[in-house]
Amino acid sequence: MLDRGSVSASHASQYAPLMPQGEASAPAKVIVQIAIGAGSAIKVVHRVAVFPSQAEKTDYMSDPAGMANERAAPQLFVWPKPWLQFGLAKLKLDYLHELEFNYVKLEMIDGLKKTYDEAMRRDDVKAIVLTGASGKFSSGLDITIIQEVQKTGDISIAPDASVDLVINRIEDVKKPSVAAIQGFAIGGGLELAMGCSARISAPKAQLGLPELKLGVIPGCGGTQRLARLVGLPKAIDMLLSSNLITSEEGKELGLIDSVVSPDELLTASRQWAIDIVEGRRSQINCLHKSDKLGHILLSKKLLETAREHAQKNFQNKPQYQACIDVIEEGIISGPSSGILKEDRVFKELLLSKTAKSLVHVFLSERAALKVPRITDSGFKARNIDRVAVVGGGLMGSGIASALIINNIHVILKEVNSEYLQKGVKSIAANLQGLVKRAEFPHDKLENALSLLKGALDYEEFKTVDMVIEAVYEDISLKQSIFEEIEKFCSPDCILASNTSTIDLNAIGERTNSQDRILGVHLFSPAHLMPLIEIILTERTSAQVICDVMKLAKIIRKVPIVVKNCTCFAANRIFLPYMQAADLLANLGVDIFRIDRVICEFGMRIGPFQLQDLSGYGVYLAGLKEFIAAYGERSFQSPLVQLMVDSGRAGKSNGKGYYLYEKDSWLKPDPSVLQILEESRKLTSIIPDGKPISVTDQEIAEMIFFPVVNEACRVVDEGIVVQASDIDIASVHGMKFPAHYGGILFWADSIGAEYIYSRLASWSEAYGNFFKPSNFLKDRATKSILLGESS
Ligand SMILES: C[C@H](O)CC(=O)SCCNC(=O)CCNC(=O)[C@H](O)C(C)(C)COP(=O)(O)OP(=O)(O)OC[C@H]1O[C@@H](n2cnc3c(N)ncnc32)[C@H](O)[C@@H]1OP(=O)(O)O
Repeated sequence: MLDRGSVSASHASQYAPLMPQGEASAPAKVIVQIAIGAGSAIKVVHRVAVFPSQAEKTDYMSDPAGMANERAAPQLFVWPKPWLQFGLAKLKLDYLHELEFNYVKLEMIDGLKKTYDEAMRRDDVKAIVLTGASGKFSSGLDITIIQEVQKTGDISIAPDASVDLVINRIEDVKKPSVAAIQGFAIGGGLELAMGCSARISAPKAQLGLPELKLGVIPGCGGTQRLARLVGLPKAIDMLLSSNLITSEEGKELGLIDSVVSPDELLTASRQWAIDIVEGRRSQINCLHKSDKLGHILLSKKLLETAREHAQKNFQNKPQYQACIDVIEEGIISGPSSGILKEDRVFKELLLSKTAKSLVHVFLSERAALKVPRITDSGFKARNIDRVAVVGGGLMGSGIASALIINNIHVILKEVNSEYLQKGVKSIAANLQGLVKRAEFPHDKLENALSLLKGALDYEEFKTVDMVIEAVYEDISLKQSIFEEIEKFCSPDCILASNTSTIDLNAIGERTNSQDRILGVHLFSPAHLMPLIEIILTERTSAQVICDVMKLAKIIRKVPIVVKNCTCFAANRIFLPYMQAADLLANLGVDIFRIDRVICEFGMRIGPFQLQDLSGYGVYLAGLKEFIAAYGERSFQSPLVQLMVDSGRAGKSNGKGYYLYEKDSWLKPDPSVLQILEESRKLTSIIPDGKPISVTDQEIAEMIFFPVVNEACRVVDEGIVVQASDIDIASVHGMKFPAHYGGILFWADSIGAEYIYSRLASWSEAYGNFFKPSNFLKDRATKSILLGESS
């Protein structure tokens, strides 16, 4: 039922005045719960309450005690008369109060539909206020429902809310709804709110439609309504970036009608609803608005530009072009057409490979936060407000930057004032870079830098909650630093190393602080890369792990908890990736072709360009540790060392595999071919002296299947808590394309049997580097997914 008759102020005048003037006392609050099921299986879908009077100010959204009482209230399908005399119903988006983020479960959609039907039937309800619970409006459709659709392939599980609920029950009816927003209105949550006649919000609520990040598009009218409220350019920006905005920005843009204090939220929303009913304000049907859309030719131009941008920046992500097409449909053929197309495309995309992968990444990131016997053991994470960073080089300055932009005080320790100044300069440059890219507000720059303090000794370490050592990978240097800081720091100060490869037991060997020593492995550049590996030894205390997980959240990083071993999880899979590229180069494959194939696969840059950017020293240091621990399955290439010996350092000295000329495109350096030939001579692995002949697909497989193989070993050895953690490590640590869902998720889409058979045949031809692990063999033989828990 898409036909609608818009309800305007003229309709509203037919309602009788709702608010008795000078009401003496408010009747007691009565909550009505709508439930499904029977007996102990009853699930509260949501509760409905009506308001006693305009003067009643209790906001039980932010009143947990009130909520506790509500839960004890009898479940009655009664709409109490004394309240209804004011003609308002309040519908609460609260599916089981325990769910903090009020994501929308299927039962809740059904419950909302039924309650709306009842509200429409009742003469004593004239308007509805839609609220969230416990300070949150809604973070959209429950993403596990999307996963369920993807696992079963049963699209009928997907909710039918766009027309059935938002249009037919909320927007296109005579009784207006007003959304009272607090905390979040994201995805389907914001779409529900946009179906309402008005949106009143508490300050600093976060609003947005990040569905594209999940591989789908908004499915409840978001592609149509957002542009009609905020204008097309901003809507395109919000949708394609998936960025959230605040309610204050929303007010500026026209998405939010009023921002009021949390205390006033319900009263103001209720008053807004009454004003509509009594004709003092218009009932707005957002789908009918076109004043913000501008001329159709301009819209077409904007959409064309967006299309070009998407083509360039979001390859292999069909949701971006699809979203632009759906917006365009609404603008050219009208919103009803747009809504129908959106519904169709949303459901098609739900089953796409990209959506399956991105949903897997979202849920895996959350799963990684749950560590058995640590996060569930009742420890209350302590605050980490002051951190000392030892070493102001590339890693140390990146880590310090990540901390100060998130309001954490940092003491940066260096060995002399020259190095210290260099470190401070790098930090300032990091922050300037963030400001330039609009990733950090300019007006907060000064404050962030004021949180940084330099030091040349350990004197001030006694005031810090945590130390992060970030010096170069030299075990005896690290051991002496830990020995030293133990003397200065308070006994409960956390002592962390940012080592990327070295055994943590060895680092802490000369201390008596093993229970508070752990690894905090960030990736370069640390203020930009999202992954943190939190590495525990057998003796690291659960309390310390909980504290650092809390810190990770505060500095907006994605943590995975891993067990101590050489190279941990992320570098265990990264180094075979680099070695595989070296191996192919030594087998005669053109290195620039390898880089091109890997970029076409979806990596941002190829392995040789990456070596140039990160510097050969970092790669060589990691390789040394890896080879020492896992030599039997390593490939030792002389190529990088030969590059160093020839005076090359990569981008930093302008001499690498590529030429780094000012104002010029990146060009391969032909003189590298000589060095390559020398390397090939030294390794002498080219069969019959003839470079191997491989297709592009084989190049990608020969580089990524060894990564899968090592990921299998990491899972098998219990280094990660669950297999999906290695997917997160690959996506956020080595930038494996998120649209493949991570290395093991991708491997499962290809099949363990195939990967095993390819590795087995390459290992016969080219040696142990490709030898399939027992875990891979076992899973391939038994046809068990690599990502499945054992
Ligand atoms: C039809 C529609 O167009 C389709 C949709 O609505 S698709 C959904 C669109 N919504 C989203 O993408 C929002 C997803 N959620 C988020 O981005 C973030 O959770 C948030 C910004 C709301 C809060 O972030 P943060 O404070 O860091 O908390 P975070 O750890 O992420 O989430 C807390 C819990 O809520 C869960 N959660 C939040 N939103 C969820 C959702 N929409 N579905 C399922 N779970 C959700 C998280 O999985 C996590 O669960 P856990 O504690 O069991 O691990």
